[in-house]
Amino acid sequence: MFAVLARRLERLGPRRRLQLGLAGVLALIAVLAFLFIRTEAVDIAAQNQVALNLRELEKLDAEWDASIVRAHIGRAADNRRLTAPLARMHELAARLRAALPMTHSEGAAAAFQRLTVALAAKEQLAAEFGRRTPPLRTALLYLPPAVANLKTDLAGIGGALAPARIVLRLDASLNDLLSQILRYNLAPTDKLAARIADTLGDIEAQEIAFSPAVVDTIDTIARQSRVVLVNRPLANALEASIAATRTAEAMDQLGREYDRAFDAVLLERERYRGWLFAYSALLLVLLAWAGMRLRRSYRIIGEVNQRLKAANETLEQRVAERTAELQAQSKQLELLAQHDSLTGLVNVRQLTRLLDHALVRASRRGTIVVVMFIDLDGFKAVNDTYGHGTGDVVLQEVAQRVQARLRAEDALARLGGDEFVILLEEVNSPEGALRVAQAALDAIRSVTRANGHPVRVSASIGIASVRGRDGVERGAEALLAQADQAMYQAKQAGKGVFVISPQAEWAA
Ligand SMILES: Nc1nc2c(ncn2[C@@H]2O[C@H](COP(=O)(O)OP(=O)(O)OP(=O)(O)O)[C@@H](O)[C@H]2O)c(=O)[nH]1
Repeated sequence: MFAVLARRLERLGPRRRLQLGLAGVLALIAVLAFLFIRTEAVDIAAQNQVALNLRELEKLDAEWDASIVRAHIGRAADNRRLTAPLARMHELAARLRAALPMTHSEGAAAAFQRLTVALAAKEQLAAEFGRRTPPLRTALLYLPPAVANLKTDLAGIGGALAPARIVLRLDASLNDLLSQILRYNLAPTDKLAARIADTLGDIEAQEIAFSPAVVDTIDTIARQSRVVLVNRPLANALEASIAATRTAEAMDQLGREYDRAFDAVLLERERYRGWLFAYSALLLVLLAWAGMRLRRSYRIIGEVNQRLKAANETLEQRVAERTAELQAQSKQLELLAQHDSLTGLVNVRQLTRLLDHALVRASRRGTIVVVMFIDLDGFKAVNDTYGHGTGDVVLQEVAQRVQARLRAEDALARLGGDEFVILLEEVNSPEGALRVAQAALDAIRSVTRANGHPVRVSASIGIASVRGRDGVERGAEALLAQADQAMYQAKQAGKGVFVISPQAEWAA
C-alpha cells in the first residue's frame, strides 16, 4: 500500500508533493491530538468529587430525617435543626448540577431533576412541619405536669370548696384525659379523638364547682389538649408526606446514574486509549518507513555522487589527455609550418622570420648579419640518373652535413628544390664568413653516395652581408636577393665556388 502511495506521489511535482506532505503530517498530528484529548477528557478527580458531594448530601438528608423524627417525638429542643443543613444541601445540589455535563447522560439529568423536586417538596413540608411541631411539643410538655399539679391542687385547697364526688370525678376525668392524650399522641385515631372530646366536655362541665384559678388551669389544659388533637394528626400527615418525598431513594438513583454514566465515560476513555495505542503504532510504522526511504534516498544520492565524481575524474583525465594531444599536434603543426619536411631544416617562412629578428638585433648592437645562398650544382643529373628518391637522399645528406659544420646559433634553411640558405650573426670579419662558406662547400662535396649510388654534387654560394641599422632599412628580402645574385655570379664563374656580393658590408 505504501509503495503504491509512494509511486503516485513520485508522479506529482515537488511543490505539490511538499504541500501534500505537510497537509498529511498536520492531519496525522490532528488525529493524534484528538485521540489524546479524548483519553484525557475524563476528569477522575471531578468524578470523585461528585461521589463525595453525593455522599455528603445523603448524610445531611439522613440527619435532616433524624431531626424531623426528633421533632416528631417531641425530643427536639427547637426546630432550627430542620433548616440548618439546607444551605449546605443547596450548595451540594448546585455542585451536582454543575457536574451533570460530564456524564453526557439524560438518565442522570432526569434523576437529578427528580431529586431537586423531592428536595424542594421536602423543604416545603419540613418548613410546615417546623411550624406545627412547636405548639404540639409545648402542649405535650405542659399537660403531664399540669394535670399532676391540678390533681394535687384538687386534693388540697383547689378541691376544698367543691363536693368530694365532683372532685373525685374531675380527678378521674383528668387521669383519662392524660392517658388518652398520650395514646392519641402515639396513635391518633378519630375514635380516640371523639373520646378525648367527650372527656374534655365532661371536665369542662364540672369546672363550675371550682375556684377561678382551678377553672383557668382546666381551660389551659383543655386548650393544650385540643392543640394536641389538632396538631398531632397534621404533624403525622406532614411527616408521612415528608417520608413520601423519598429523597434518599432519589439520591440513590442519582448516585447509580452518575456511576453508570461515569463508567460509560471511563469505558469510552479506555476505547480511545486502545485507538491511541493502535494509532501510535501506525505512526511508528510510518516513521520507520519514512526513515527507510530517507536512508535509501541518501544512499542513492551518495552513489550518484560517487559516479559523478568518477565521471568527473575520467572527464578531467580525458580533457588533460586531449589537451596534451592537441598541444602535441599543435607543436607538430608549428614544426611543419616552420620546417622543411624532407630535410627537417627551417623553411623559407621561418628563415625570413629569423632573418628579420637577426637584422633587428644587429641594428641594436651594430653587429653584422651574413646570408649565404647555396644552390647545388648538377643535382638534376642525380635525379635524372638515379631517380627522385636518390635525389631526396642527397638533399638530406647535404642538409645534415652542412648543419654539422655550423655553430648552434647559426641557422640553415632549405628554400625548396636544391636551394639552401645559411644565416650567420655577429660575424666579425669576412674571413670568418668565407670559412663557413668553404666548410659548406666541402661538406656538400663530401656527399658521394646516395641510396647505394655514386653521386657527385657541389654547390655555388652567393654571400651577402649587412651591418648595423642598414639591414633593417634594406630588409630581409633585399639581403636574400643580394645573396641570390652573388650565387648566380658563382654559377657563372664556373660553379663549385662562392662569390661575395659587391654590396656586402663588413666591420668598419
Ligand atoms: N629529388 C628531388 N629533386 C628536386 C626537388 N625539388 C626540385 N628538384 C629537382 O632539382 C632540380 C633542380 O634543377 P637545377 O638547379 O636546374 O639543376 P642543376 O643540375 O643543379 O643545375 P645547375 O643549378 O645549373 O647546376 C630539378 O630537376 C628539380 O626537378 C626535391 O625535392 N627532390
